[in-house]
Amino acid sequence: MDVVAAPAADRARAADAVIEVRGLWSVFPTPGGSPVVVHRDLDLTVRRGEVLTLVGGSGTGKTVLLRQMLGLNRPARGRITVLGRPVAELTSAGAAARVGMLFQQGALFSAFNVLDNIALPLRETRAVPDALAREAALLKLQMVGLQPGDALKMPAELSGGMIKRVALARALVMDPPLLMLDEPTAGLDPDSSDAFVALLRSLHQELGLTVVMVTHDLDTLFELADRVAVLAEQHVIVCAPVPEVLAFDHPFIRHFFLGERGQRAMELLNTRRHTEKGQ
Ligand SMILES: Nc1ncnc2c1ncn2[C@@H]1O[C@H](COP(=O)(O)OP(=O)(O)OP(=O)(O)O)[C@@H](O)[C@H]1O
Repeated sequence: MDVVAAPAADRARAADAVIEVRGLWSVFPTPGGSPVVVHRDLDLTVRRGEVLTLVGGSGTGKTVLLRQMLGLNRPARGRITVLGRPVAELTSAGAAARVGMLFQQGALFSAFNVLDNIALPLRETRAVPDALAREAALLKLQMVGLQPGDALKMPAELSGGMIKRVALARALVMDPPLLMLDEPTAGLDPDSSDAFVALLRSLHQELGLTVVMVTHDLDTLFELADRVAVLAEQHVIVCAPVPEVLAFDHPFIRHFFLGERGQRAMELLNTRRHTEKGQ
C-alpha cells in the first residue's frame, strides 16, 4: 500500500506547489576578488493560496530570490518553476496575467495619470480594446479603496499610501493568481501601513491569491504570513508557520522575533486578537 500511496502524495504536493525552487545557486562577481555566493543549494516551495513571507538579515538575498522567482535575474545554477512552467517564460508578453509584482517604491510612471498607470499591463498586451482596459483599470482602482475621482490624478499628487494602492491595482489588473510584494509597507506611516495590510489581507481572501512577500516589518508579517521562510547561511534554514519558526533555535530568529522589537509586535498582535475575539 505504501508503495502506491507515496507517489500519489508526492503528486498531490506537487499540484499544490505554485512556485518550486530547487538547488538554487546565486553567485555574483566582485571586482578583483573571489565571487560572492549569495544562495547555495537553496530549496523553497510556495503553496497555492498561502502568504509566504521571506525574512533574513541584510544581504541574505531576499530581493535577489524574489527577482529570480519573477524571471528578472538568472541563477547560476538550479531550477525554478512558477505555476508549473520554467520561470524564464515569465519574461514573455502577458506574464502580468500570471504574476503581479508590487515593487518597494511603487514604481509608477510619473508622466501617466492613475488610470493609465493601472491599465498599462493590459495595454501592453494589446489583447483588449482600449475602452475595456480603462473599464478594468477603473474596477481595480475601486477594489484597492480609491475613488473614481482619483483616476485622473498624477502620481506627484498622491500620498505614499495611495501610490502603493495604485501600484497594487496595476499588479492585479490582469487578475494574476500569484502576487509578489517587496516590503509592501516600507515608507508608510503606522495608520497607512495598518490600512494597507488590512487591504492586502482582504484581497488575499477574496481573490484566493498566492502571495510571496519580503518584509522586515513584524506587524505586517504577523498579520499576513501563513508561513515564514528564513534565509540564513545562504539557504532557507526553516520554512513554517510562525510558532514553529519561533521554536527554531538560530541567532537570526532570536534577534528578529524575540528581541525587544519582536516582543512589542507580538504583544500588539495578541492584544488585537483578544479585542477582535471579544467583539
Ligand atoms: N546585480 C548584482 N551584482 C552583484 N551583487 C549583487 C547583485 N544583486 C545583488 N547582489 C548582492 O547580493 C547580496 C544579496 O542582495 P539582496 O538585495 O537580495 O539582499 P536582501 O536580503 O534583499 O537585503 P536587504 O534586506 O538589505 O534589502 C548582496 O550582497 C548584494 O550586494
